[in-house]
Amino acid sequence: MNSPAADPLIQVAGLTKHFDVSSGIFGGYEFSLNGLQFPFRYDPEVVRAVDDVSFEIERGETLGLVGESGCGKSTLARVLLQLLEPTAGDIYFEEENLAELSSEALRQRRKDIQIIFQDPQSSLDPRMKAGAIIEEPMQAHGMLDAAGREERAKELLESVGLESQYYDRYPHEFSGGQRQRINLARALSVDPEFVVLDEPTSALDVSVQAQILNTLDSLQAEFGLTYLFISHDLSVIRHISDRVAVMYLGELVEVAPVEALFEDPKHPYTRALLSSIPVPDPRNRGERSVLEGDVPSPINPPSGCRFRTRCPALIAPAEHDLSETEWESVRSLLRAVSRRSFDPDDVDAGTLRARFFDGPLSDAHCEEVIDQAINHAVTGRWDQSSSLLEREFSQKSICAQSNPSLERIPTDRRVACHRHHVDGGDGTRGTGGTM
Ligand SMILES: Nc1ncnc2c1ncn2[C@@H]1O[C@H](COP(=O)(O)OP(=O)(O)OP(=O)(O)O)[C@@H](O)[C@H]1O
Repeated sequence: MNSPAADPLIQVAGLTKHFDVSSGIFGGYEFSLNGLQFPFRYDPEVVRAVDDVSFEIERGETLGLVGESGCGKSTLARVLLQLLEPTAGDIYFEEENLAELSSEALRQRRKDIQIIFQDPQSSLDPRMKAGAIIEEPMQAHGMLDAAGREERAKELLESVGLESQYYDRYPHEFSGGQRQRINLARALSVDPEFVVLDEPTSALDVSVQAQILNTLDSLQAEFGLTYLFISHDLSVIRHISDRVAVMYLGELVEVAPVEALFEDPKHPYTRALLSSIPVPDPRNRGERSVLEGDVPSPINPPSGCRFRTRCPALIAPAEHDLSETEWESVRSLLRAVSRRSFDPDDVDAGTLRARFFDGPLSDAHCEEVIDQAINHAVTGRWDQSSSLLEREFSQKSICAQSNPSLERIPTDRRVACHRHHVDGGDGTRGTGGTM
C-alpha cells in the first residue's frame, strides 16, 4: 500500500486468487518417468481471477467495487470473507493478519465480517421462520440466551425497516425487498464490524433498490458499519459509496473518492465505463459506449496493462516517429482490425486507408507496415493483419511491456496507467494525444 488510511479497518496487500482449471485428471501436471518426459504435457490453465490487489477500507466508510462481469469482484469478496483461500497476499483486520490467527480466533473474527448476496430468496431457508433465521448466527456463536436472542431479533426486524410481528412469518410471505431486509437483520445479529454487500439490490425493482440503499445508509450510521459494496451498476455505486475501486481483469485500475471519480475519471477504463452509462436525455438516445471488444480471458491476460487491447489511449511506441494525429489513426485501425469491424468484400485498400489516414505517414517504416496490414485485411487475412499490427505497434508500446502499478497521482487517488505515471500526472505527455 502506498499510504496507509487514517483508520483502516481492512488492509489488503498483494491479494491474489488463481483457480486451476486444467482439464482432465492430469490437468496441471507434467510427467516424467525415469527422467524421460511423458509424451503428453498438460499445461496448467490458471484463471487469474484476482491478481496482486492492494487497498484499504477505513472504519465507517463504504468502498464501492465496480467492474464488468467476470473481472473478479465476487472472488475478491469471497477471499476477504475467508470463504476461499488466497493464492497469495495478506488480509489485515484491525491490523491483525487473518492468516496468522488460530482457528478459534479466526472463528471469532468471522463474526465481524458478514456478507449479503444478490439473491435474497436462495439465502433464506424456506422452512424456517424469520425469527429463527435471524437468530441462527447468534446461536452458532453462543450469543445470549433464547429470550435474549428473540428480543434482539425483534429489535433487528425494526432496525431493518420491518415489524417485530414478522418474527413468526416464513420467507415466502415476504417480498424480495423484505427478504433482503431479513438477510440484513441476520447479518447484523452477530454485531459485525464489516459487511460485504455483493450486488445486494441487483435482483430488486428499482423503487425497492432505492429503499434498501437508504436502509443500508441508516444501518451504517446506527451500527457504525464499514461496507464493501460490490456492483456493476454505476448509479448505485455513486449513490452509496464514499470511495470507489475500479477493477479490470483481476486488477484494481483506479481507486478514488466517489465524486472525484465520477467528475473526473483518470483511468481510460473508468472513463469508458462511465461513458457507457445511458444518458437520460430523450434527444440523446445513443447509449454511448467506448468499451469496445470483449474482455480478454483471465486465463491468458494481455501482457503489460491488461486493458491495453481495448484501450483508446494506448501509448505510442517510443521508437516510432508519429504525430499525435497519426498515432490516433493507427490506434483506430488497430482496434478496427482486432474487432474485424469491416467487410473485406465491401472495401478496397485505398478506401480503407482513406477511412483512417489523411495521407502517407511521416515515419516510412510505419507507412510500410500500415500498407501491408491494410492489404492483409482487405483480402480477408485478418490474423496476419492483426498480428502484424500487434507486433509492430501494440507490442512496442510501454503499455504492452510493463504492467503499471496502482500509484498515487498528484490528486486524491491511485491509478494504474502509464499515462498517469509521468511528470504532472495529467496523462497527456508524449505522443498519443489526450484521452
Ligand atoms: N471456482 C472457480 N473456478 C474457476 N474459475 C472461477 C471460479 N470462480 C470464478 N472464476 C472465474 O474467475 C473470474 C472472476 O469471476 P468473478 O465471479 O469473481 O467475477 P465478477 O466480477 O464477480 O463477475 P460477476 O459480476 O459476473 O459476478 C471469472 O473469469 C470466473 O469465470
